[in-house]
Amino acid sequence: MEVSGPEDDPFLSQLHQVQCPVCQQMMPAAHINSHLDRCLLLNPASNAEPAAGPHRVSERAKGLSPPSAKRRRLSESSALKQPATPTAAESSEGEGEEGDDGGETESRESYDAPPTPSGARLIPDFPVARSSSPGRKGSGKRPAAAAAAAGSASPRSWDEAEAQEEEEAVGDGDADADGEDDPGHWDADAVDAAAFEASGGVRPHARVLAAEEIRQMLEGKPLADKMRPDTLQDYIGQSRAVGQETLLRSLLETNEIPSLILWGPPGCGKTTLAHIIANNSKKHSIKQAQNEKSFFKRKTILFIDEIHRFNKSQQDTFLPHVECGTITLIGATTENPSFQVNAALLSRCRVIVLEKLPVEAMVTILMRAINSLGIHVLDSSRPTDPLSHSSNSSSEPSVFIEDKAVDTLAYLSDGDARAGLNGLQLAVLARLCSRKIFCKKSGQTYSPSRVLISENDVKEGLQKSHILYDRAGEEHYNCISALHKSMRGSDQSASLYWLARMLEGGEDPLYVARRLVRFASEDIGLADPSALTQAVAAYQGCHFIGMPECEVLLAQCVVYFARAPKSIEVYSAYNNVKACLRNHQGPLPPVPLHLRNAPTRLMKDLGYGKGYKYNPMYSEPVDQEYLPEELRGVDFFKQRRC
Ligand SMILES: Nc1ncnc2c1ncn2[C@@H]1O[C@H](COP(=O)(O)OP(=O)(O)OP(=O)(O)O)[C@@H](O)[C@H]1O
Repeated sequence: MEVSGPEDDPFLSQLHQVQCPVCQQMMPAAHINSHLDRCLLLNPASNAEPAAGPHRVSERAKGLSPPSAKRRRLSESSALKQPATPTAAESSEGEGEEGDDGGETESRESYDAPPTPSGARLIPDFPVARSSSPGRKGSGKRPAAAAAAAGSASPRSWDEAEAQEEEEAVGDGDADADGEDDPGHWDADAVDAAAFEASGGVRPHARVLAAEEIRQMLEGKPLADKMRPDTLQDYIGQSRAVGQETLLRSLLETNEIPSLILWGPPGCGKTTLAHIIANNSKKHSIKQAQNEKSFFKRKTILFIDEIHRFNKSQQDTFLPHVECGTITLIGATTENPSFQVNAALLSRCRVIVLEKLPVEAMVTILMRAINSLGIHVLDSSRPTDPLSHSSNSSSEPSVFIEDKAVDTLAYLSDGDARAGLNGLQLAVLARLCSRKIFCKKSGQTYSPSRVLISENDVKEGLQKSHILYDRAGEEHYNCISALHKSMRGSDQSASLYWLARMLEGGEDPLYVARRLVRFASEDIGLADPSALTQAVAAYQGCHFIGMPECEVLLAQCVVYFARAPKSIEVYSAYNNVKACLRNHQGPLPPVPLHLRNAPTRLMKDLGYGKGYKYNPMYSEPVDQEYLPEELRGVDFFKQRRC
């Protein structure tokens, strides 16, 4: 965490003279960073090597706390991207102006990002769309429509259409009867360019990119990382947390960033928001943070992703530094912070709840990526041949994606932008890598002149189980709770839904079965005592046969329970007894002597078992006390007595 070197000591820094690598001027070490910022602004041509001296940012950053893998990823992506704002561009250079208002943004420094030339295009191979409205334009279909259509047969793939065209070209000559009805088929000659433009068959794109270019862009880093926005303008959705009228937004605008815990499901943008905050703040490991604070009046933002993975004593180490304001902590977690974050730390942080991204936001995020990649979106309601209007002059094929594939991706991603973008990346890459077509008639393989990403491709690109259900996280508890409550409410459809959602998401069937055993006594109880037998049988059945066969056993039991009469009589009475015991003051009352067993003579002599009335010996009900003296007359089934 600590950084050693003359710059840590202000007196040594004053004595220690260094030379500016840009203008060669000598100066005290303490002034070099702020000098560099000014100097670099005045000498942009020299920007390429601003940090060659002993005080380069990356060297200083070596002393910082080791960034997690995610933090490294974050820095890499930010380093790759074009600076979104002048601030970001300036901050990539060095320490910035002296005082509060200037300076290296913390993200650049603590994420160990390599210095980049101001104004340089930082993603030469990845044209990120910077439009303020990256959403899909001109789409005639809402995602709901696409979802409804999701089950419908997808149009014949372009590859098939092309294979057929090829077959026709090799001499068959028969007209393709299917071609007229098949939305996947285009006859290039039959389409007039102007009519096509008007029809909007293919949504316009600034630059048509060829398959090979797109494939190269998609290789390497995950698409989600490449697409991570740098500014709040590009941060889609989450208006409740960071919308115009929110407190957090005002604090961010006034650069008053409190310590934060960002809580939300995977892929909803926690890391991204932290990255944007760090990027846009004028804030700058603990010793270094103290120096920054005392000498330069700059604060340090410490971003801890997955803060719930730190144990309580590890979290404790942040406390004093957050307390005295040396660091502004931003923690991100998918788990409920009330359980996973140290109470003391939590009380010093503001909790920001981020939500699953809605489908519309997902579509916008996906479209931003699709536009950046230069992929055309194909309006499936207008089956015209986009190829004839493509401005792609390369010999490589153009790449298209069905609009309903985008909608489906947005739906199935279940609010997780990372899953959506990675699904898109996989689908495109898989299609591009298998784009050679075999022509049955000619017996040859050839490359098609267009590649279409279909709805089926994106479905394959998604790993459904991961998306629908997070077995290890809070979703696990949320879903079992929803199942329990649906059965209690006798809603058999809802009960089945929650059961299926868990099982399809990969939940352990025995976990569900154990809950059913509990439900049988807790909620049905003596209203239908055979419920317990059913539950235990379902548990054993699951144990014997496992998934997927055991799902129907659980379904049967769940429906039985939803329909069964309910009684919490025993459950409540037992709770009353427990409360009585817990609330009892002083020593517990002794077991009445007449109820005690007397296996020895001594015990008999002491009065054990004396006066006990053995019930089978009586034909009438026996008048006998079974509770301790002081609880005489208590009915735990009627009310809690203690
Ligand atoms: N609100 C958003 N606007 C635009 N892009 C987003 C948004 N949220 C997420 N993304 C995209 O999804 C990717 C993953 O998001 P991020 O890493 O911020 O998720 P997270 O909530 O931190 O997830 P996890 O809990 O799994 O770490 C980002 O790189 C970005 O491309």
